[in-house]
Amino acid sequence: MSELLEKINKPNDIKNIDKKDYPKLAEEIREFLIDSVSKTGGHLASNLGTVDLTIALHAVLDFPKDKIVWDVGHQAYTHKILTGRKDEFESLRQLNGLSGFPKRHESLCDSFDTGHSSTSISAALGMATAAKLNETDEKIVAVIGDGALSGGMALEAINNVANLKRNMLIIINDNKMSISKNVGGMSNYLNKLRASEQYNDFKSDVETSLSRIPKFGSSLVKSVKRTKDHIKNLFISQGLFEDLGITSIGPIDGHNIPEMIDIFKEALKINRPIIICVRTKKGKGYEPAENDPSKYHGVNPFDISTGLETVTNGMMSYTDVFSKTLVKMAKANDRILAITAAMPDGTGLSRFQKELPDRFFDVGIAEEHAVTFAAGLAVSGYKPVVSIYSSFYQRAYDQILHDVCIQKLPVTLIFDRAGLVGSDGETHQGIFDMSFLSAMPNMTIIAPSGIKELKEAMKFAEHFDGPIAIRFARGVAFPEIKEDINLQYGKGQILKEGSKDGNNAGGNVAIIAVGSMVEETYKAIDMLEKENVHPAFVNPVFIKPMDTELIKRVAENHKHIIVVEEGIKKGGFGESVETFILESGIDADVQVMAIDDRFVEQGNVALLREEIGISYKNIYEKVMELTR
Ligand SMILES: Cc1ncc(C[n+]2csc(CCOP(=O)(O)OP(=O)(O)O)c2C)c(N)n1
Ligand SMILES: CC(=O)[C@@H](O)[C@H](O)COP(=O)(O)O
Ligand SMILES: [Mg+2]
Repeated sequence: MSELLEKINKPNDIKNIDKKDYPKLAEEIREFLIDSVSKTGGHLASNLGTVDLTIALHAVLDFPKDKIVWDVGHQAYTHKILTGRKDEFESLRQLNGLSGFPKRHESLCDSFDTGHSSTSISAALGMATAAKLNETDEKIVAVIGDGALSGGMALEAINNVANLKRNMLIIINDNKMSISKNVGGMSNYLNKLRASEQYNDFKSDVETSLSRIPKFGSSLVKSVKRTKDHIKNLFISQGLFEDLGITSIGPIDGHNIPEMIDIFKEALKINRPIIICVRTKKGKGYEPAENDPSKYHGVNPFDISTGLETVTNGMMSYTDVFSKTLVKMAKANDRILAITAAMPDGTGLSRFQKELPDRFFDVGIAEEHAVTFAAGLAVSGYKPVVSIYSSFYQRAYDQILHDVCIQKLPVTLIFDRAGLVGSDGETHQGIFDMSFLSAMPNMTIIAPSGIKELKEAMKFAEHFDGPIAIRFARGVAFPEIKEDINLQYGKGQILKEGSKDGNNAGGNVAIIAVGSMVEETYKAIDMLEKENVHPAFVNPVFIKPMDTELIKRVAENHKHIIVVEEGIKKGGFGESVETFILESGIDADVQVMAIDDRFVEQGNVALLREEIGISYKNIYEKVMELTR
């Protein structure tokens, strides 16, 4: 069945396959991807869309000498297959398994690690500039999607790339989709490029403009003519890219392998950067994904025949709680606006978009802009709520600090996917937010530990006159065990009392657990109570300001304070508690269970917690150790 794919076991093996068989190879790869991702989960639709493009690139490049920088990197599965990694797909996105993104440590053929959007042109330009300085001749290609092109960094790089006096290909993979439908002016511009009626207007310009390119321009014209009978779908845009000084070609058919090979070969000979716009269909080759590419952008394991996910828990996620609560609040308060950076589904804001479309804003993959846009709305009397994944907010550090915090603006920042996210790995773990936000004056941070607390936190934020961040985890929301939630500014709560007298085993220990770690700690406490060990248990609720009164009282009454947080230790809540207790001269020792100075790899969250040392079992063991 997969006779051609069997011949691909190491980089460049594709060159041993007859070019006329490439479409058949593409079919086999699609079949492999559908089968494999249906078992492991992964980014299916983007990968199905780029199979032909990747084959064409591998046909003209030599690995590992030549370099492709895959933007976001969620579409690089075919590249992995063609560089000898197909047998590792069983472990895709699992602990110690094949990464879902390019990783330099995984293969010499992965030239640059990606995961966050819009970095490819900058990185490729760096490589091309180095090659120019080194006088080496490796070929350098950036592949960037139309969604990723909405990111500011990509536009900054395009502004800079015209200075390059060397070849570099920038392939824009235009499938009209980000995760959801692509939005914005750049997307409209690409749509304009698609419009075939422009061809006639530009046909003569194409030839003139290509011919002007020294040495190779005329052969590019010939090649294009040869491969396409006529020049129908090809033109040099007289618009943005050309005006910025970059030769651009397209759109060409991103599923026509021979045509792409011919055009890439010629384009690689040109002594300057060149943009090639390639049209593809997201989800190509699997009907459910073609019909609903957003649903199959990132999927859990699914049944191939029905397209339905094989494991569903049907439980409410924190994201659901947030999105439902926000819609309810916004219906009663017309000052509330919702902002997403290209993640209406992931952040749950598609519900808001549906119900209150005029007050919903998808700004594209533009986290920096999203925050300052919200700041502008806030100075104008609105109550903007920006929801972005924790790791993507890293992009907007200075916008939060410079545009929101200094002016004390009432912007609500929702940090979705805070903590470990699992299979996306290092680039996506939301483990830095507490550290970087805590360092910002005027910032308030709430880490709700369950459903009601999240709702309360949102109501609190609605009437709070300053910057406020609410962080919650990916996945199922915890229905709190303690009923009486009365959220007050800067106040935490005692979930279980302990005692210092030692009559009660474990009474010399207090656990302070942050956000999602409250649920984890309850599991540890269940185990401890079975052994008649009863530590005190505190939920700080507010990361900033810290409830110093509560922490002082707890520290004065317990010899050992354990702080558990699913975040980086440096600059985290535990360190703040430690410093406060030390500076207060209280005689209690503080042990912080958090993430050491490292990045956290991909894997199942429960396994990762255990590996890091913040699982319920680790908490149980720590208390037992201190109780003995
Ligand atoms: C900074 C950042 N923000 C958001 C995301 C989430 N994200 C991953 S892929 C994607 C859409 C990318 O669209 P496009 O580049 O067109 O690629 P396609 O999925 O269409 O192949 C988004 C928003 C991200 N990875 N990085
Ligand atoms: C590639 C990327 O950045 C997104 O597709 C991300 O994987 C989405 O993560 P969630 O599954 O948590 O929405
Ligand atoms: Mg796209």
